[in-house]
Amino acid sequence: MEAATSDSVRPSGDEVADADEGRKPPDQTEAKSNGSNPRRRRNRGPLKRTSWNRSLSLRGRESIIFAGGQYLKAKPKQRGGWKKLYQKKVPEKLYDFSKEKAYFEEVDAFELLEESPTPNKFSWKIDKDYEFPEHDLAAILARWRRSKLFSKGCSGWPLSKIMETIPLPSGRTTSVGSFNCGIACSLSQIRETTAFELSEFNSNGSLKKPTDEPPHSEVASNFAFEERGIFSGNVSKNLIGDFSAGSVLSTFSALRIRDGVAASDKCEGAVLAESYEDEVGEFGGMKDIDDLSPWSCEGESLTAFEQLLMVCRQKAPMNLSEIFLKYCDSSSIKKLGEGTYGEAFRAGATACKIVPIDGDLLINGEIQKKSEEVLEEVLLSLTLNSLREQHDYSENLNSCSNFIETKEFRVCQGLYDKNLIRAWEEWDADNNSENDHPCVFPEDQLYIVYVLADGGKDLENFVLLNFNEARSLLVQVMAALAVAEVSCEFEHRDLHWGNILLRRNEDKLVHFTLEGKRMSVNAFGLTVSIIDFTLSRINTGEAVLFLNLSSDPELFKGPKGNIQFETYRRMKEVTGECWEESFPKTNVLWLMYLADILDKKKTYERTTKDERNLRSFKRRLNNYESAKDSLSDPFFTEFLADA
Ligand SMILES: Nc1ncnc2c1ncn2[C@@H]1O[C@H](COP(=O)(O)OP(=O)(O)OP(=O)(O)O)[C@@H](O)[C@H]1O
Repeated sequence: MEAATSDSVRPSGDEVADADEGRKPPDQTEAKSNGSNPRRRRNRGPLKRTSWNRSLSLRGRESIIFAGGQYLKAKPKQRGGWKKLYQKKVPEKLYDFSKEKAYFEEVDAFELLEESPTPNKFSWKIDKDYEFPEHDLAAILARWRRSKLFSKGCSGWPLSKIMETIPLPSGRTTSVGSFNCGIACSLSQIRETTAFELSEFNSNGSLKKPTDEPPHSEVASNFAFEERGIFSGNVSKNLIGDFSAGSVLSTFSALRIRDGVAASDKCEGAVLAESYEDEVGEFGGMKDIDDLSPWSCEGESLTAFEQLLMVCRQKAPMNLSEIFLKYCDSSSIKKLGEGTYGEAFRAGATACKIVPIDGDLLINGEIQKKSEEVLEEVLLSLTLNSLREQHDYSENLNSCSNFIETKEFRVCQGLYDKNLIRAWEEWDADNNSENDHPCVFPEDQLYIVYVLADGGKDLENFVLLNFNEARSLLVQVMAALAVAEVSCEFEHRDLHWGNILLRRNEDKLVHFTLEGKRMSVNAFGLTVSIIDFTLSRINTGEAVLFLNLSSDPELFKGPKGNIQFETYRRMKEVTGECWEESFPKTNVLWLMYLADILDKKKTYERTTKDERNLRSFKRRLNNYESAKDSLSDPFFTEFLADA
């Protein structure tokens, strides 16, 4: 993805048919096409990308976290504000509690020997050949949400919102309060109503304005408050027992409490209060710290990187070669394709996309993604994964299998090994890579590796045989978008032909379930997989994840008549730049783009009547407000059936 400039992309043709040729920079007309996204080429240097200032980035990725069924929106970022944010060399870390951590890890390790399943709510499903982790999405989301509130703080939020109760699974309720220097919440309020009352503290930690319930202020004043709101102090069994213990403990959820002793942790900007109604009894007896995890100790006090490791079920990063060895013989690794961030390699039946993270070095001219951003993308992918058909259809009111399956995520560190470099160079020789040679990475480079199902070839490079295949492709994409739209307000927002993968198989039908209705699509032996959710918006149920596309004005300045850039501009009109809101119409815009591509850019066997039908379908699309609406179009009547 690159920033658009009129000189790197041919601007002249107003015709869609011309526009795509502009994707090749003028000095590379002889080079093979190696990618599919003109956004990637906008500011390219003459041969390879060197370092351009790409303003579109995940730096616009934001999230809105729910409270009481409403949005709690993070403070809107100022445009361009991310630049300042990312000038920091060292990623911001929370309080370094490595000593405490080492201690608890020792305990964890001991318990793991004896206990199974693990305490982190993950289970492992043994597939035929490999182990794939089955993630507990709700638990990860809850942990992520708390950590986000916790680390970012919520002092800018209105109190009315702060005091709302966020529903959590398994009978838990959570309230979020702001905790600034010298301000803390009244424990009585937490116990009684799971809401906050703010009380001021003197610099010595005593309450300025004691609450009317002495025991509670007594508890509060037993904590020494340091400047900037760092809790430290001891929690005795008695004090804990004196209160609705679950509330008290989790109010100070950053505290690591064991045998009645709390190690200090940093409560920056937010205090999280939780009431674990069904577990209160346990705390009266003050059991082990591990009884409290993962919700009170694991997650909210961890950095994004630590959480990422947790989601990947890793204690530390692994080597790149280790992950590849799990799936294939390393001599068989082949590079499949590349994006601005990712290098995708085939490893056995999987595609492993390697994305460098958290480093200071510009890669392919880009600022590397940060763990926090990757974590949100991981959440997005897991949410889409959860749409894949379950064995029991009745449990899944909305399901489809057209979003690429994410099999696992891994955090890796180190140099590319020789087989990966060989595969990279082979691909470069054939396709003239736009990316930096992987030897640029330093020895301590971190990566996230997405292990995905191999989706086949992208639409740009796939040869469609006939009109039936083209129609099947359209309806499969439309059905997938409809399902995700209904299920999680999903909008892809970047569904260009490089992000649609195709592969042939023997399947005659593809199934999906929309609002409980099971349906099938004529597949004509074609399986469609949608990839790359970088610009996507989703409502996970816990939060809305979206990218602020307006933080990249260049995205909307692409050449006139280029259908892809026209689509970004139309999205901007449709959304009115409220990127956090749900506008299913954006899915329709990408379906119009796709119909245009199939009409003007792809060649396959078709009659004049087919062409007429496709064009009138494209016109009718204009009248639909969502992918779900579009499914009712007569163009698909004979392709769709109840299953
Ligand atoms: N699951 C997959 N199966 C086969 N090929 C894949 C898969 N995922 C990615 N690829 C290949 O790798 C390329 C880059 O992947 P992708 O678009 O996800 O990377 P990216 O860095 O996120 O891209 P962008 O530049 O759009 O941000 C794709 O165009 C495709 O050729």
